[in-house]
Amino acid sequence: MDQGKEQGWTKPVKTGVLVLASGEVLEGFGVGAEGEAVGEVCFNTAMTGYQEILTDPSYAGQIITFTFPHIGNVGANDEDVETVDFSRSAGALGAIFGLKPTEPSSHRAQTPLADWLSSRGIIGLYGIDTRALTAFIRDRGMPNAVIAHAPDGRFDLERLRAKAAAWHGIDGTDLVPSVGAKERFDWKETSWKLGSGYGVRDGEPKLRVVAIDYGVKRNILRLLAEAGCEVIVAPATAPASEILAYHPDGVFLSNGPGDPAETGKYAVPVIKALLEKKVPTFGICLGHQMMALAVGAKTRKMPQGHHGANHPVKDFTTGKVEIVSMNHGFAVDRDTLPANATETHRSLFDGSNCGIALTDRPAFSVQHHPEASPGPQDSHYLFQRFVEMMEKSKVA
Ligand SMILES: NC(=O)CC[C@H](N)C(=O)O
Repeated sequence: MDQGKEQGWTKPVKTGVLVLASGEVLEGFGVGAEGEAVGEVCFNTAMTGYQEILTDPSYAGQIITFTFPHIGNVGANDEDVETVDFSRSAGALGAIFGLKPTEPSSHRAQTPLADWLSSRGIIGLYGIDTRALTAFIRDRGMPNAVIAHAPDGRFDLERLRAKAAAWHGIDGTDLVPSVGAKERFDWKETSWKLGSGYGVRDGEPKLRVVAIDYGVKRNILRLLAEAGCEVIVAPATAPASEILAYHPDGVFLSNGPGDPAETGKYAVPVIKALLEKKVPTFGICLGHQMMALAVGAKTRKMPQGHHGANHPVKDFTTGKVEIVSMNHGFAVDRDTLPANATETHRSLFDGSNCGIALTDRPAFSVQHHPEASPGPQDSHYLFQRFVEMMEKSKVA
């Protein structure tokens, strides 16, 4: 007997599900785009900046569960997007929330989160016990799963489970071609200021940087422009000869999605050639992993990864601890670093490697996200460190 019917009310239709490859089904309510998507589920501990998180191209192939329960409070706007090409849907495939996203309350809001999710093709799910899901990921690692949203609440759970189980996964997959630039372009936008919004770099640039785009976030390019650099963005497949033909004062290796070892198959020869020429080089996240692979170190998949805006990292060069933004599921294996690479940064959460510098080349890289967006700005100094390195090499 349906108790609800007896008492004159009907149970709400569960319009969304997360079906794990191992068979567990989490039922909730769909929000945003309808349909289904298969990906890897990770958790993010940031309390703010959900729009920047969901549009970070490094999240391609992933479904994000937010540990913070109130997501959606500030709505969505056209500015807080990290994907370079607004028309590209690159970023997370799905989003999982504890509570139903509320109506927006912010002077910057242009649209409710639900509508924005639909416009980006992101499938949302709320009414999920995100604490339990996070504990599951903590204990068992990031699972492959299908997230599905259907207004009639009809799901073929067996088919969805089989789809999740058949998915190849992120380990062993190069996802850069799905998000990186196809052609070279120039970047001039600078940081956001209250009242005037984003600026534009003007005047004569001090230095020329070629940014290799594995799925770059806008705020990285903005901070390079803000530091007075002319920024040329090159596709991940651009040969070293093309990059050198721009006569860069420095090369930047961007963040990006997928398994670094796979991207490294074509990125490493290019980076090796640039390092050979002693071009000052700075890498962030996937760019850090590329730098490490280029000097002969190895990367490995992490069980739960680091995703959040509240991670403590120590900079050994200054002895200072910085609170940083993180988003990675692979890490550089410190034990495989060659003699000419020193560890400069380390995670104080789990002791994993967070940065290296080469002793015989002007090159360094970090695993975390100094550009923040979202997150604290403690690590902005790294952009200055890159500028100083380029200036020093220019004079030498
Ligand atoms: N944000 C990034 O660049 C992520 C790098 C890589 N895809 C990882 O998950 O470790």
